[in-house]
Amino acid sequence: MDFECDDDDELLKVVEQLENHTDDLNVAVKPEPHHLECLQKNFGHLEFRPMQWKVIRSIIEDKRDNCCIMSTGYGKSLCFQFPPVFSNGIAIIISPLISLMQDQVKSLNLVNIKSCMLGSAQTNRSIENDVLNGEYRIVYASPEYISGSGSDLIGKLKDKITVIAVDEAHCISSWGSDFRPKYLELKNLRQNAPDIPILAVTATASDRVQQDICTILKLKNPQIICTGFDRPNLEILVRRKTKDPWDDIGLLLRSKFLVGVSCIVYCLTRKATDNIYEILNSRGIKCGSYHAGKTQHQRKEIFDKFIRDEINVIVATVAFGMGIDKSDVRCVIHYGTPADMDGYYQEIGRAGRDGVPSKCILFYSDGDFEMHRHFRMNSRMSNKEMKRAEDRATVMKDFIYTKQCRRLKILQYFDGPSAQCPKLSVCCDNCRTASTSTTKQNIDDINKELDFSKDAKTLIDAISIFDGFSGISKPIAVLRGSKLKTIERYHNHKLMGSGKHMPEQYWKILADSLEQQELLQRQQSKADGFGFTTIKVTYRGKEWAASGKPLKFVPSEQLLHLMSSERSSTKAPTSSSSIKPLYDTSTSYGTSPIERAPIKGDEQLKRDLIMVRAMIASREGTMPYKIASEPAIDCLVRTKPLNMQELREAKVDGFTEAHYVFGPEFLKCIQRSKGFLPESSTENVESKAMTTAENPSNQTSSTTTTEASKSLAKSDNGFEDDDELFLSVEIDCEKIEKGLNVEKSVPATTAKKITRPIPKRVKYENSSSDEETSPAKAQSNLPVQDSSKPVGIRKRNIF
Ligand SMILES: Nc1ncnc2c1ncn2[C@@H]1O[C@H](COP(=O)(O)OP(=O)(O)OP(=O)(O)O)[C@@H](O)[C@H]1O
Repeated sequence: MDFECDDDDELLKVVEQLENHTDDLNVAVKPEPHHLECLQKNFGHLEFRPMQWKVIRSIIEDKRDNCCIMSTGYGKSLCFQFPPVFSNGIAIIISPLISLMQDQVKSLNLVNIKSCMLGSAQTNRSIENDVLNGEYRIVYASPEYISGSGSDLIGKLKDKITVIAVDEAHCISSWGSDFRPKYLELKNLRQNAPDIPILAVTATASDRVQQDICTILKLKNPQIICTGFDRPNLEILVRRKTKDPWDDIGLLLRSKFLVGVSCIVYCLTRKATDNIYEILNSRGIKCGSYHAGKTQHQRKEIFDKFIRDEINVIVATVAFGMGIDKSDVRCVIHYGTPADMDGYYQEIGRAGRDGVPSKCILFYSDGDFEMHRHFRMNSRMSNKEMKRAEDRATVMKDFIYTKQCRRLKILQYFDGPSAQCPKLSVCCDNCRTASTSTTKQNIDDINKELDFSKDAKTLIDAISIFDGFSGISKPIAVLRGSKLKTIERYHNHKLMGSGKHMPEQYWKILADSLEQQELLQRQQSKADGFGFTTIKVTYRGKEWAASGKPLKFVPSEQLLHLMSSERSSTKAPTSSSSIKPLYDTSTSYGTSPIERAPIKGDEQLKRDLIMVRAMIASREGTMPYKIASEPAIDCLVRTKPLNMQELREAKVDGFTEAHYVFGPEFLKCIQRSKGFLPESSTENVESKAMTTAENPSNQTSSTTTTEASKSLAKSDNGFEDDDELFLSVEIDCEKIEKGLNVEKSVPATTAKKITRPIPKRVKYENSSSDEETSPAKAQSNLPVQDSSKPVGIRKRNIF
């Protein structure tokens, strides 16, 4: 094709057209059967997600660079794991987190994709030699290794490498929230690999970060992919805290949605984390507490218990962050408002990564914003950074107090004002309320200018009394007519009690708005070594107050919220207010997962399969959802395969060739539920015993965990300690934290053992199951193995 161009603009247009043309081709060209066969055999998926295929095709066919922003849980890993498996090549994957790399390597080896990890403290040269000899399909490496002792690896392997992937690529940009200086050294990657496709992947990157990624990694004509930021399976709910955390979180965790499933509770500080942990634990909710104040060993232990489903709830600060590779977290609770939307989005992103509907519930109080403000004021931010942090806090405030769709707010934050609400049937608390309710008035108020002249003048006059020598509390105390001793001398002032009609919080937020309009100004001062904030009326403020001009502006959503609550003379919503409860406590199964009554039919089968999964996972030293995800378990419950052929026909999502080795154990459980095998309450103990006998290093699950924790704690793979990765961003503001109510001495509930009747003989007809099985089918579906032999006795070699 020939193109003639008069000028640069023309040329750019042509290039753009060509690129679009290539992009269209990528979408239009569907995967061929041999691609899908490889996908199913090695990764257990029936099809590619659209953007996955677009990226994969451009790597394996066009050898093109890619910069991908894929929302959490979209399936980034497949984009860099599929190409080397399909092409019989090697992928080098650079990742910032050792624990995450360890998990990935373990899971890949489990499905017979040979993988390893290389770090800067690598002492074992034999792994490097094996890599050079092409023994590994996927090689994970730390940025330190790739830019240091391993910098010649890529050059030596050159022809064999299918793709170099930079995971969590946003860490390369100082504009990102997780900047890692070591990532900057990846700027030399291109030089060592001029012709190998580079794939940069991340879940969050603003335009600026995206630009940094492409520039620093020197990507050549990269295909930019963005899947959008929406997570349609997440329901977003916001609630005001009550006085008692148990009423908020405890009851929620005992609701029917959340009993027995994985939940993360995020708190703002370490002290709050420990308090909430105490409250939940003392009332029988098995949980762990995780924050940067714990030793690395303690953190690893809790982390392992959580990912192995030995505890369902983890109470944590933001230190429990990047690299949580657990796809079946069903609920993320925030007990306190996060500092900004980026953090909030990342944290809720840990829910429902397997696509199953999950909940994100944020409990806030007005004090949260004060706490963040105090933290900012006492930090060492430059003026520019401070302004940015304040802007981010305003976004978060608006998100909390909005009456609009919360999903839309999140999308607008990331995608800009033109973002559209996807109008999902399950969306957020505001959409729930709007579909039934009475808040139309408030929604109509949004974006309307309101007249604040009177209240603004009153507030400015009250602040003027103190002449810049006090914070905001004293002027507000005057307006509210407080009898505080500290304002005793103003008790007879004409302004005393003149602002009684509005709550304290209203005046504070009004002060924020006036500050934004530069009518007021806050300043940081220090006396006797203590920092404090004072507020004064600016020159502009004085001018306006003297002018008698009106002051109209569009109120922030928080201000609007306070005004409308006052207008309707109702309190701000609490969980005991007229708003429908978030969860149905009446149908809770009791006080803890183990106290639940046995459930008949499918739900019982699901529970049994989950138990089998846990045993296999413990034996294999991996996470239960890597053996079978929740959708996979649901598929088994739905299809109830009775033999290997039916199991294959069920096309269970995520079941690779290697997973079928576990098939008999799942089949046996299904056969038993249908009455083809006797039920045995002792099977768990037996199979655990067998597992231990088979492999003495696999003790009980808790021992396995402890061993795993120990080995991780001493960085057994020769890696540097990854402590700083966990410690980086936690807010340490215990001093300013208000104490939480800790309930003490509540007896822990005792576990009740669930027993089920044990039939005497194997039964092939008249199944007690609710699903009918014809005698013919029963004959053809004889048990796959001798039921007298305990599960787990076979010798297997999956590697
Ligand atoms: N093509 C597919 N079909 C079905 N499931 C898929 C497909 N690709 C990936 N998945 C599943 O989606 C889930 C998330 O995948 P993955 O861990 O790669 O996501 P991610 O984008 O890396 O998420 P995060 O940002 O949290 O790391 C996994 O359970 C994975 O098995």
